[in-house]
Amino acid sequence: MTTEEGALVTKHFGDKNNKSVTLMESGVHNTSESVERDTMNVDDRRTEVVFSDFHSQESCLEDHLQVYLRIRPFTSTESEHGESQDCVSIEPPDKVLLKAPRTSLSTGLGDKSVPQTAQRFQFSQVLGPATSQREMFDGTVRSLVKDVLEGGNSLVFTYGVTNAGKTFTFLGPEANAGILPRSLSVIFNSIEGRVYNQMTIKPQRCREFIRLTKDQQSEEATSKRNLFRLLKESDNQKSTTSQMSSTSKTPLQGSTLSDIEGTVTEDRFSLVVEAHTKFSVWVSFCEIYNENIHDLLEPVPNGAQKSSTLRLSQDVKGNSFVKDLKWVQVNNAEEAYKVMKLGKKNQSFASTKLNLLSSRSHSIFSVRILRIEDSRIPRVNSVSELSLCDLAGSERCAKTQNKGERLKEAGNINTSLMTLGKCINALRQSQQSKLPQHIPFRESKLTHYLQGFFCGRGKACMVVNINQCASVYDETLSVLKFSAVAQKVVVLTTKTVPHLATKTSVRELSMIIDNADRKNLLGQRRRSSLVGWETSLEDVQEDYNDMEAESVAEEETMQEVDDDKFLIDKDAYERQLLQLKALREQLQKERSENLTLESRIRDEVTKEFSDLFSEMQTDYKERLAKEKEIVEERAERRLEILKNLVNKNTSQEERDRADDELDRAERATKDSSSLGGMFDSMCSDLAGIKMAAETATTCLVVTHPSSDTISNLSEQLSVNTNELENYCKRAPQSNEQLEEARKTLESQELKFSRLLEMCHEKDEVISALQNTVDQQVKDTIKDVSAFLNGPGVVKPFFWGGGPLFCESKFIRDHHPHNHNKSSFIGHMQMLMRGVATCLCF
Ligand SMILES: Nc1ncnc2c1ncn2[C@@H]1O[C@H](COP(=O)(O)OP(=O)(O)OP(=O)(O)O)[C@@H](O)[C@H]1O
Repeated sequence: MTTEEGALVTKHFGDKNNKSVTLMESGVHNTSESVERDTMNVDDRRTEVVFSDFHSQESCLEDHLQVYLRIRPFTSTESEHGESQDCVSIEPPDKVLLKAPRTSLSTGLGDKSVPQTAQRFQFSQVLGPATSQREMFDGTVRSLVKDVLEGGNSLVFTYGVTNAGKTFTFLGPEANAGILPRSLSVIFNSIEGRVYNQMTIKPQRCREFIRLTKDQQSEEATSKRNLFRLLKESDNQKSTTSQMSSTSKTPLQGSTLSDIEGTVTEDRFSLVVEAHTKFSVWVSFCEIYNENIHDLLEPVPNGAQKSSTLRLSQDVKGNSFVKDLKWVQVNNAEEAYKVMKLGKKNQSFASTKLNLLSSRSHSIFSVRILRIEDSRIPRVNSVSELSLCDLAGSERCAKTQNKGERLKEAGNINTSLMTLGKCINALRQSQQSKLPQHIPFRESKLTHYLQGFFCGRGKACMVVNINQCASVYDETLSVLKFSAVAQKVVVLTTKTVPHLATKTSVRELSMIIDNADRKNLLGQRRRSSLVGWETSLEDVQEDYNDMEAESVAEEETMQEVDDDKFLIDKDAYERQLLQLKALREQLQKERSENLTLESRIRDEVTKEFSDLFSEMQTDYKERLAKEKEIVEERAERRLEILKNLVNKNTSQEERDRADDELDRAERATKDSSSLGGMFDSMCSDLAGIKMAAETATTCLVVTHPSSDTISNLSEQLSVNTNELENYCKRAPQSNEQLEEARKTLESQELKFSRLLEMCHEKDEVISALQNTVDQQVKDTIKDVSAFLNGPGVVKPFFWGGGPLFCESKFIRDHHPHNHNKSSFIGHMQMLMRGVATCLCF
């Protein structure tokens, strides 16, 4: 143990057995915990902490996502433009009241009489505009850094609209460092003198590591040198081109970590470590720009704007990591800071209407700490990670008035932040409901990357930044609403719990390791209940074999140490019992979750099968329809054949009948809609046809006369012959009668001819009389005409069959046909003809 370690102050957290769990700390910053100062025996400490943090004491804890609110002060320009309208009021220590601005359209412009609407939000802690960077760090991230140094994993990410102060909080300007440089500073201060500066072991994937060969080590060293050379060159270039424009100047330009206020060497954690424990620190820096991941530590190829795109991958435990990301081993805070600066140079910043130096991408700076037992064969006790994400701010494009590339960037930023919101919401709902829900982590690179931290990889903390400007009230309101939801999200954390163990045997250790593995497995299962729906897509499932082999080797080494002792004291036994109980509970919980999951899967399978069955049904229907067509076709052909056969064997009449039958059969066949009906109809029709054919055959047979018919006809013939003979016998009598009749006929003919002659004579007389009468009629007509045309002459005149004398005027007036002259004449003519006829007879 070094003198420095001996000088450290110890802090005791009493447990129920009054055996203290010991942590060592500088005691400078932690005010909340009661600190009992004491010194401690070096040997005791050594035995206590041998395997305390990596294998044995991991426990799954559930904790709410820590959400801190930071409100930035107004800039002078904002104050001048009347942005200050008391929109934000802090209610210490953890509440904030957001009031709608009076000048907002909704509340009426400048109307002081209208009361302001206000909403209250609660956070883990609210940090006002006067909060210094140091206070910010101490109140939020510092404890997470400590967790990482103790073997845990932690995520810190900033969230807020553009120009809200995220980058200020994250990185900070010169002389006022943000959380990232402060974290680096605290880490290296805390592990001072214990930095493992060889490059023999390198972190890999998420929680794994690899041992580097000599060649690989020299490659690493070269790569690191090149990186620092690049930074030096670019710094030199900048100093020669002297003053840069303010828009292109990144934060912390040109400073060194030691220049920065607050990163004082006193700011450190006192870690309880074994004498040979060392820390190997590796850092990486990447950005998610337009939904592509770029390594900010990779030199950008000539002519290109960005380094090549990297992919997100997943290890077998479901933790996401960036594949092929460059990890640089750093030996002190200055080196880490240089790496950070180089990455910042490559990050996408641009000037927008709302922020002169706006981050156009989400940047992720990661620190991995390998706790190494630096013995003959160095052994890794833990791999922990601190991930610091500075998210780009959401933007209202109408306000930023972005165009082209800026607009595209803004679109991608907003989309990924929206997905983050969706995930947080889904996580919250999933945790409230009994059924596990789909969390859309894969919808954006950012959420995919953060997935592990939300599902049990470590602690997570969100720093929400807002500005108090009235013009961004709406945006601020939605950020605060999102934060309120995020606060309720429970994060499953694998926490290292230090414990007392006077003597820990290998057997106990192996049991503890087994327990830890089981817990990991359970934690993993729990995680998979959240993310199980997502293991697909483009991601690479990493080969885990090599890591497993390494673990086995580690275990074997341990067993070599001490295999014959088997000591379990009472405390350890009780602890084991407690662990067992906890595990049982966990198991039951998992079982019930599994049951729910199973029922859900069953439902899904049922649905899938019913879909499949309905598909099969449709398929069979189609096939049946086709079969029906084929059968119909065949039936038609058979009918045709039958028809031809019948035609050949029947008379015309029978053919017609058969035709009719066939027609009917055809019609019936066509009309039958179902297959069964068609068959029935065909059978009955065939029976009909058969009958018709039989009838036709019968008829054909009947057309040939049978012996009965012939005998009938003979009888008929004999009857007729008898009748004929009788007629012959009566023939002479008939002849005589005929002779008499002929004579009578001749006399009659004679009489007739004489009568005929008389008739001729009479005809001649009649025609002579006729002529005379006609003449007389003509004359009379003439007279009558003359009379009618003459005035008041009285002439003898025939009226009603007797001679009458009357005045022509009277006749004209009273005769029924006197209405016109022609009808009167016609009437007279008729009378004359009647007279003539009478004369004839
Ligand atoms: N706490 C603070 N004290 C003083 N000035 C601050 C503070 N926070 C932010 N600022 C100033 O406000 C401006 C915007 O801050 P910053 O660039 O950090 O915003 P942002 O949220 O990162 O924006 P974007 O999302 O566009 O990158 C900067 O000029 C910064 O110096």
